[in-house]
Amino acid sequence: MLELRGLTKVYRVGAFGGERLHAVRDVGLTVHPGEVVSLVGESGSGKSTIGRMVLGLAPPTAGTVVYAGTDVARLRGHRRRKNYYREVQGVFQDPFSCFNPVFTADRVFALIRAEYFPRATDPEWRRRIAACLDTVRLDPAQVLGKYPHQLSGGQLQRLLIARALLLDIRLLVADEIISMLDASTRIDVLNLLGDLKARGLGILFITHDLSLGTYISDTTVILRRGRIVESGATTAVFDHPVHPYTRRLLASVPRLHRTWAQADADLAAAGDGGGCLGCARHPGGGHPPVEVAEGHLVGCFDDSA
Ligand SMILES: Nc1ncnc2c1ncn2[C@@H]1O[C@H](COP(=O)(O)OP(=O)(O)OP(=O)(O)O)[C@@H](O)[C@H]1O
Repeated sequence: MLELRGLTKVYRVGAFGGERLHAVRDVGLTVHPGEVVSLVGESGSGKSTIGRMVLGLAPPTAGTVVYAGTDVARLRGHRRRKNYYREVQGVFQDPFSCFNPVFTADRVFALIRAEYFPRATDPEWRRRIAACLDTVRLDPAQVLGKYPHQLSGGQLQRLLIARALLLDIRLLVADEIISMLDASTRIDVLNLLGDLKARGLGILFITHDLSLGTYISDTTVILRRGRIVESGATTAVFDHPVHPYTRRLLASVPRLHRTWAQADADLAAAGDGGGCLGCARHPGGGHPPVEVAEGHLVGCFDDSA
């Protein structure tokens, strides 16, 4: 359904844009219907830039975002882009910034109606909204007609997911959508994503939090400095991490009943897991990712460039 091929983004930064920042380098991945792919990496690793390229909000410097066989960068004209957004939507980290405090929060629904369903009758539209609110487990009486400041972050985030669902989307880009929510609300929203996946939605789940990735995803892609260092089935990546960066990330996840001193020891013990398999096979460096088990790919250990 979604395929990223050699996706690369270079930003011009510095005085007069004279410097180049390689935010994303040669990223390839796929998201199938009913699949959750976690894109995991530390701050600045390029996750949101990938999400923005998928949503057509930033043009790739090189490579392609292919959705249902079409290169998204070539979607010219209002109608073709509108059709794309009918099927592909994004929900972002900070729900508060997505609402205009001057209007009631459900205005986000009215905007969708004006753009996509101008001929819907009022009763039809109310039924549609009620169905979407039901899916995200919101009570219409508690959220409709309320201003953003009268709703919690979790309620606002669900309203945004409900807005996306009004469109019968097939792919959701969820960019850190639960990092601003408290622990119990997080689980609710994660479980909601699980329900959507069961209905056949593909989800690109962007997070810096490995534990959230494990909870929900089928496939995990670990990103470092814009490059994929390891990818594969989530169980394979978490149970048998190979790249030293993945091993360190896993060792640094805070766990109940483990103090920072123990975490420090685990970090030291994580080590580098032996030498780089790819360099052993292709001396001279610059090798492509190596398949260490079926579908489990590991990049070069020397990803410092
Ligand atoms: N519009 C932009 N212009 C210039 N540089 C940018 C722009 N957007 C992002 N960057 C830079 O690109 C790199 C990747 O940023 P990006 O936001 O994609 O990372 P991220 O992994 O999503 O980080 P975070 O988890 O903190 O949101 C960073 O170094 C960032 O400063």
